[in-house]
Amino acid sequence: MKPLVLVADDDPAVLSALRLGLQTKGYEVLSAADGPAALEALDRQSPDLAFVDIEMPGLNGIEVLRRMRKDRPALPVIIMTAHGTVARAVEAMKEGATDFLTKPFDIDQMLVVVERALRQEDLRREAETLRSEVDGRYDMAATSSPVMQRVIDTLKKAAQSDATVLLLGESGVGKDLLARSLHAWSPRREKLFVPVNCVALSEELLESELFGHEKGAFTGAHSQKLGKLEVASGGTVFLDEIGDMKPALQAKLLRFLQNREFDRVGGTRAVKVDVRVVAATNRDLQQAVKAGTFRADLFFRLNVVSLTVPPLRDRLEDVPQLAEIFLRRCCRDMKKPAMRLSEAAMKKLTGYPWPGNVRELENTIERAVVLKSGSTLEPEDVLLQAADLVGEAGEAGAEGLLPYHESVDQHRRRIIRRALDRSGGSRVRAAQLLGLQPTYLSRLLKQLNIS
Ligand SMILES: Nc1ncnc2c1ncn2[C@@H]1O[C@H](COP(=O)(O)OP(=O)(O)OP(=O)(O)O)[C@@H](O)[C@H]1O
Repeated sequence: MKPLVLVADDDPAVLSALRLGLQTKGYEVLSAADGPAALEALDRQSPDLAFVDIEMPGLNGIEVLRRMRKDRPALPVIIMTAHGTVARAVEAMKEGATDFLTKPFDIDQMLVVVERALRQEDLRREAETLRSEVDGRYDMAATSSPVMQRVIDTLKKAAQSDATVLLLGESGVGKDLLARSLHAWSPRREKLFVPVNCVALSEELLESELFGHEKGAFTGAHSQKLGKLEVASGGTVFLDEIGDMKPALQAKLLRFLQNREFDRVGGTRAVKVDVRVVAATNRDLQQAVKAGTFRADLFFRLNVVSLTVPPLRDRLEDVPQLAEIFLRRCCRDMKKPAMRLSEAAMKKLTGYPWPGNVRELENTIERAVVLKSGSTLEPEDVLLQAADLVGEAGEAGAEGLLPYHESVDQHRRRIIRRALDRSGGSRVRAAQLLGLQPTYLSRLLKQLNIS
């Protein structure tokens, strides 16, 4: 659609010159011979940009600008001023004009100003959309499950203190999202939330990622680098997959939790920071303590407020609203018209045990939306891994054949599981065996619902 430009000037010659110039560039033009007519046109036609002369009888340009700002705060308004009236132009800018143009101006100059103002407005809108999308992405869905509600209520209370929080639960239940929500509910919300994945990096890299390093601390440390704990100062640091942290780092983290201070790698001076710690794991930490792979003293430090997030199979009543949220989000992200789930499809979703939890539900909906061209998702559109596909054997039903992408995913799962078995469960070693970056392997594990 062509942008609609409103031009308001009591000089008919200026009006017609502007109209002509704008029309040659494909803009639609709306003219007004004075201030009241401009405001009326604003109400009636909703233009994308306004050009307003500062000197008009009746209602002057500044007054028109003020009203436009009040009624349509996002409308770009360009003020036209007479030569030698800089003070008035400044006044207009103070009142919120997007730009000004001094008469006489040539048409090319005018078009540059128009294009710049419209581009600015596009960028502003884009930023706003992105912000609302990002905000929405980290919104917790309301829950219908009393157990989950108790987790949320406790977390909201804990958010008001600085207590360390430990989130336990299977992969994909929403621990990351709960940690972000905790930060958003806390008085630290204006400061940063900084996630650190304790399994994605090698031990050395994780140490410098968390605690930072001094220049020259190791080969390649060309300059000082602040660790995530310092970056998060005043805010919250989220230690995801803490159960996989190696013993030497566990000791360093314990010292931090006890004294709120640490040394950067290669540093000689203790750094003190005020940071709230939230940690999460899908491992059984008590078991890990017994097995000697996780320090008991660290476990007790982390375990101040510990919450177990229930798996989705224990709160199937949450499936409908989560499915609806993911469906809306996926259609929007993929720029597809809105879709709905048929009653039978919803029944299929609520009757499935969701071994991969909320993440699996999200992936299932996403896959269905990608493949669907109609507007209603039916049971056959929602493929459930454990129900529709036969797991490890890689065979499906009577035909013995899986859809192509499912088949590939099955193979990827099998290869990764084999590497994990061979490396005794160490993801870093498994990544080495497979010739993958550990971060990429972590991503694959999530994507393929391997826990
Ligand atoms: N209550 C919820 N409302 C909306 N989205 C949710 C909810 N719970 C989980 N999700 C979504 O499900 C996906 C998985 O959640 P999340 O990453 O928080 O799980 P996790 O427990 O941290 O998993 P992992 O242990 O594998 O890191 C995310 O995309 C998250 O946004």
